Amino acid sequence: MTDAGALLGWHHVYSGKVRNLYEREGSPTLMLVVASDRVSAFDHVLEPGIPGKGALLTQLTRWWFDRLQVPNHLVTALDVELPAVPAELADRAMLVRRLDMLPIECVVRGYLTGSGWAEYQQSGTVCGIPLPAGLNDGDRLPEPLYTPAFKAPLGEHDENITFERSIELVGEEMATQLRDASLAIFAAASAIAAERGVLLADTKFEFGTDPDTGVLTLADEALTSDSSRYWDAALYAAGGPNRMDSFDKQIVRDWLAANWDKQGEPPALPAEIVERTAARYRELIDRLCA
Ligand SMILES: CCOC(=O)Cn1cc(-c2ncnc(N)c2C#N)cn1
Repeated sequence: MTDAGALLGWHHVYSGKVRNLYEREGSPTLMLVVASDRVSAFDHVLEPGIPGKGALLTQLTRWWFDRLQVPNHLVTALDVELPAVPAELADRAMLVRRLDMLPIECVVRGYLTGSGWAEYQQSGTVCGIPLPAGLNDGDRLPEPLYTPAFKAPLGEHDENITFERSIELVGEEMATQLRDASLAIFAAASAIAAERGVLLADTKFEFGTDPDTGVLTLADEALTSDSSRYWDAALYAAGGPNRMDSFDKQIVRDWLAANWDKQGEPPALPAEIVERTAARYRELIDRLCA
């Protein structure tokens, strides 16, 4: 059975770059998120996959769900009698409760980097929010910024929106709940990561509401190295060009930058790059979850 292939007892409903979503036949409240070993960079899914990545990121999101004091969509044996999940998928699959998903990507930025740095260089703002002058790439922000985006259809880029626009989309009470929950989770996760010598630079949350209770519930993946930037705190404090090397894809990004002109399809990753990237994914798990 391939990731996006038929899965006995499950109906495939969604394929992202690296994960697939299924709904349980005959059980409308149960869904299955299956993480693949695929890795994406520069908006391309790369070949080959990174061995163990799907299982490592599933382990990481489970670890965070267990630690964060917020309702999440993970289903455990305490909730329902768990239906069979094929053995070959078990370590990279999550049984989740179906939620009424909200169309907002809840991005929180603790540091100035990536697209935020690019905008800041042009306009001194991030997602339209003015920042102090004189900041440099990688600088810690005066306070974490909530910069929501409107979830785009598959394959398109999410659209950065203002908090006021998010109010128009989901109402003031829900928009406020999303912002406050995102900032609170970011603060809690940043403290937990920092205790382990890891900086959480930025992340993206998705939420839904429980169809029965209306309770705001953390969905999708949480604080994985696909949805977040993680840096080594000691390397960052030492400064220098590698202080913002991410814990996972930097090796891939650097190799692609040196071996691909961004035209057409990216080249296949050499075995050495695949092995080093797999080791970096493992290293983050060992640092955080040990
Ligand atoms: C492959 C993972 O899915 C997505 O990336 C986007 N997505 C999530 C849902 C969803 N829908 C209802 N309930 C849920 N618990 C979820 C979740 N997670 C739909 N699309």
